[in-house]
Amino acid sequence: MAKEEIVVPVIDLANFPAELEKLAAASTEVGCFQVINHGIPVALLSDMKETARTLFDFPEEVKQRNVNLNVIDGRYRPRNFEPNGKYHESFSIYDAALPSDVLSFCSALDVTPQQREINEANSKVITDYFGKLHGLILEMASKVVESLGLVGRSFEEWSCQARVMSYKVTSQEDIGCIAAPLHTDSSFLTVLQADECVGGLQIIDANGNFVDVDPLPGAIFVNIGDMGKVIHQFLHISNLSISLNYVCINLYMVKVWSNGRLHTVKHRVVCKKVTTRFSIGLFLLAPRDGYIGTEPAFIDAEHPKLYQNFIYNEYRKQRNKCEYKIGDLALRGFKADQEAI
Ligand SMILES: O=C(O)CCC(=O)C(=O)O
Ligand SMILES: [Fe+2]
Repeated sequence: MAKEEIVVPVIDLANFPAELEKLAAASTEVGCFQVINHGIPVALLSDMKETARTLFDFPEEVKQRNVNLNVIDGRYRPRNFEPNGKYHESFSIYDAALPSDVLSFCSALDVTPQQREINEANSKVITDYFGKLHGLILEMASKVVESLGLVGRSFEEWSCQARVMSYKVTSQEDIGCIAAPLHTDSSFLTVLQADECVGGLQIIDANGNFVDVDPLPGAIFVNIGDMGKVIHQFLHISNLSISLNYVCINLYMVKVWSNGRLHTVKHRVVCKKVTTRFSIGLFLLAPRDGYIGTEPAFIDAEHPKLYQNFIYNEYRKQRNKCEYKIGDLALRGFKADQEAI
């Protein structure tokens, strides 16, 4: 397939280990893929989308009570929170891998008795949904790593951030405007229920062109973030089985182009329709102790360690100071050659 025709690969979770090779190619060349047969019931996906709608309809007073400037554990971000955030409003749960944190997010939204009934229904959906999404993100992270030759790696002890997002477009003049600027995710891996009715998510392909992600009904979008790059970057090619020849060739190319980097996809959201678009994401961030280090299996004489070990929250703080939330820029300050000797 010619590079211009590259679309977001589709990975069938019911077809493993046969899909491992395709998954490796998706993770190293494109940096994202859509997952089908992921086991999250279609009814739960649509209930969560409905729940998202009701969350954004909550009284302003409840939303304001949950604003917190901290980028990770702030529960609510109003529109215009960030310079390019005219359309964008979000709720966030940290640490969404912990059922207790999901419950405390739900109870923080509790208000009047009328609202309470809605909130009880919402709480059930949110708890079920993020419970299932967490299972999926753990499975996908292990499979991505396995597709690169490292078997049996668990991400159970890693923290996660959930984000429920709304992009409100009210005028025809806004069509084509940027709703979320170009960025990479700071996570290791992100799973996202994009809005299949509205569209608007775009990735940058290998040629630097924007490509629309057309979500398949019921599929979940997965993309590799900055932490994935740090950890996967030092892939030891000899760990790959012979059957991954195709991947080896492409990894070699990746190595030549970008000094060994695997692919962290740059993406953005554009306004496509005069309506409100909802998306729901879960971000697998870092081990709960916060330390990010290169996987020892991925370091050898030919692939020296390129980044320092660092604390994820420190990285996140530095990244937020950057004008553009792009890992290549933010990670510059964390190169191994700057490590104290
Ligand atoms: O809303 C979307 O489809 C994408 C959101 C996104 O890229 C993010 O939250 O990092
Ligand atoms: Fe993103």
